[in-house]
Amino acid sequence: MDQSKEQRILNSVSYNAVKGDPESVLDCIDNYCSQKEWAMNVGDEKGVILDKVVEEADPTIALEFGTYVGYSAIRIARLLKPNARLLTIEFNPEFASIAREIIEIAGLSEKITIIEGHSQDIIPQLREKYQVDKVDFVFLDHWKERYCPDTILLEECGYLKKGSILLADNIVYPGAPDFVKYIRSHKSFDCTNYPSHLEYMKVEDAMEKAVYMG
Ligand SMILES: Cn1ncc2cc([C@H](O)c3cccc(CNC(=O)c4cc(-c5ccc(F)cc5)cc(O)c4O)c3)ccc21
Ligand SMILES: [Mg+2]
Repeated sequence: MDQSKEQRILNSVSYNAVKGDPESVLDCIDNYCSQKEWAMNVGDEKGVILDKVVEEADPTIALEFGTYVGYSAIRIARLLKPNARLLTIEFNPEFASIAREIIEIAGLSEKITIIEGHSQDIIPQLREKYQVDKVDFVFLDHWKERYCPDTILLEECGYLKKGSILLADNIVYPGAPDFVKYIRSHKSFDCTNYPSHLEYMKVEDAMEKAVYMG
C-alpha cells in the first residue's frame, strides 16, 4: 500500500532531524513541505506569530484543536515553562500516531498529551479526565466550521478565565467567517487580526487573536 503524505513527512523527520532538537524538527518539516509536498502545517511565517502569542500568554495549560502531524504542538511546547503542558486534540488516528512519533523525535513527549477524539466530545471531559481547570492559551486549527461552536463550548464549560488567549489559524484562507463574526461582536473578547500568508504559499491568510476579558 502506498505511504501517505503524512508518513512521508515522518520519514523525512526521522532521517534528517536531530533527535531531541525541536528546532531541527520544525526546520525539517518546513523544508519538506515547501520543497517536496505542501501540507497544512501552520508553517514558518504564521509560526512566528504563534510563537509571539504563546510567549505573551506564557501558559501553564495550553490546548490545541487539530494536531495533524504535530508541527504546531512542537512550536507551542518548545516555548512552555518547565511544569506547563499542552493538550492537543486529533480525531484522525493516523495523524495522531504520526504526530506522536514526530513529537517523540523532538523530545517533547513529556510536555504534550495527544487526545484522540473530536473536540466537541473531548472539551466536556477535560476537567474530569485531564484535570484541567482553566486554559491559558488555545490554538484553533481544526475544521474551520468548528472554531465558533467549540469556542462557545469552552466558555460554557467554564474553562476560560480573564486573560485566556485564543489564537485561530486560517482566518482568510480557507476562512472561518462565522467564527470571526461571532468573536469580534462578543463583548467579552478583545480581538486582534494578524495578516500573513498561507503556509508555504504566496496566498493571503491571517490569524486572529482573541483575549477573554471575563
Ligand atoms: C473536530 N475535530 N477535533 C479535532 C480535529 C482534528 C482535525 C484534523 O486535524 C484536521 C483534518 C483535516 C483538516 C483540518 C483543518 N485544517 C484545514 O482544513 C486547513 C486547510 C488548509 C488549506 C489551505 C489551502 C488549500 F488549498 C487546502 C487546504 C490550510 C490550513 O492551515 C488548514 O488548517 C484538521 C479535524 C477535526 C477535528
Ligand atoms: Mg491551519
